[in-house]
Amino acid sequence: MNETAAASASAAEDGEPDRDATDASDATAADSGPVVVGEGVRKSYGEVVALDGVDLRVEPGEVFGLIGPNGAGKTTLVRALTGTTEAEGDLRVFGVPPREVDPQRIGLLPQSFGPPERLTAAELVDYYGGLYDAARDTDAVLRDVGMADDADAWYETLSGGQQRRTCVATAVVNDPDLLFLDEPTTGIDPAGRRSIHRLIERLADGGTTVFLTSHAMDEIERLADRVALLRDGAVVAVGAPAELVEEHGGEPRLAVALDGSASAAEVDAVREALGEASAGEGGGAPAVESTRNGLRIAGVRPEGIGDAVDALEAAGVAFESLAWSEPSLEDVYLRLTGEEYSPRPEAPGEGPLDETAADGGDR
Ligand SMILES: Nc1ncnc2c1ncn2[C@@H]1O[C@H](COP(=O)(O)OP(=O)(O)OP(=O)(O)O)[C@@H](O)[C@H]1O
Repeated sequence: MNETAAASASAAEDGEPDRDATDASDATAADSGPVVVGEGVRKSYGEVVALDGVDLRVEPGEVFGLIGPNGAGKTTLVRALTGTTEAEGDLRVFGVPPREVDPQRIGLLPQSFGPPERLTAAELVDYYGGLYDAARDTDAVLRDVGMADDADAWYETLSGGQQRRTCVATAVVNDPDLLFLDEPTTGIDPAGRRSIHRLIERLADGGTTVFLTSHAMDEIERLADRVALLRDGAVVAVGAPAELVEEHGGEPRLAVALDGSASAAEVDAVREALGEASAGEGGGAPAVESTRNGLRIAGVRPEGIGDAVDALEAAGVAFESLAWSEPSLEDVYLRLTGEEYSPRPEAPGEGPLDETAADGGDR
């Protein structure tokens, strides 16, 4: 049995009464509080500590993003929250332990999914719909995920992205109040991703709470109301994407494309020129560091691009193009996971570009 069915079955095994998802009596007093609460959640697999005291809270109607490096514990947390694995600590979903939640209220797209037998996309959605007391119309669900044209194709003959979209359909067929999506768009092409994003937005607009894990920072930034960053089994930052970017994203930067990496002499010359320009204005010099394709000047605001260009010209650096960008959630992720962009080349045999770069290039 896969996890979607397991989530459904777990409550039934515990003797939970059947309830209709559309029944207004489902809206218990507990529903007025947070949908998900985790306090001190721990889980180990033998010696491996997957969750090391996770605290989190998801409010009704939120799209809550969970990000973190491979092995950080995201899938384990989703499994703990859906009752498909046991974990220590206090875990509540709709006010009760995960295994006591009415399965009708939960949708789960697990990270890995195997259909129970040889079925078409429509049959698969029908199959999962049949596990619930109330299910949405299969054709409508397949339309929602952009799979209407392939409804009668065997699941095994679909492309990886089409299979993933079909899996998303099985996770929403019961019209859940809380939907867990563990990397829903992995392997899906841009059009397919967009249809999944639109579906998530529509579900959220309709009041569904969505718990979304993804390695695609643009996806989380676009969809999530709040995001938690998990590292080594613990939440190290949580907040709205814009708040996290403001707090941890660093400064806007100007990428200067050259014919290869900037030399240490070029970096020094640009720093000097920028230092002279900013000294006149009483400000600190922006940080300059060499990159694989040229150099990067951090701390350049839009109104400072002209000064940066003047400094490049004064330093005799002939650039091919300039690209200015604001910090993003990806910068937050890279900083807080310790995987921040390194100006040192990673190709074997190449030496460091610049001794000052390791500390961010600041002087
Ligand atoms: N069934 C298991 N048995 C043993 N160790 C496990 C098991 N499941 C997960 N782990 C370990 O627990 C840790 C957390 O794994 P988990 O799959 O939750 O991480 P993740 O953040 O979802 O990673 P990814 O981004 O790669 O999917 C890892 O060290 C992993 O090897």
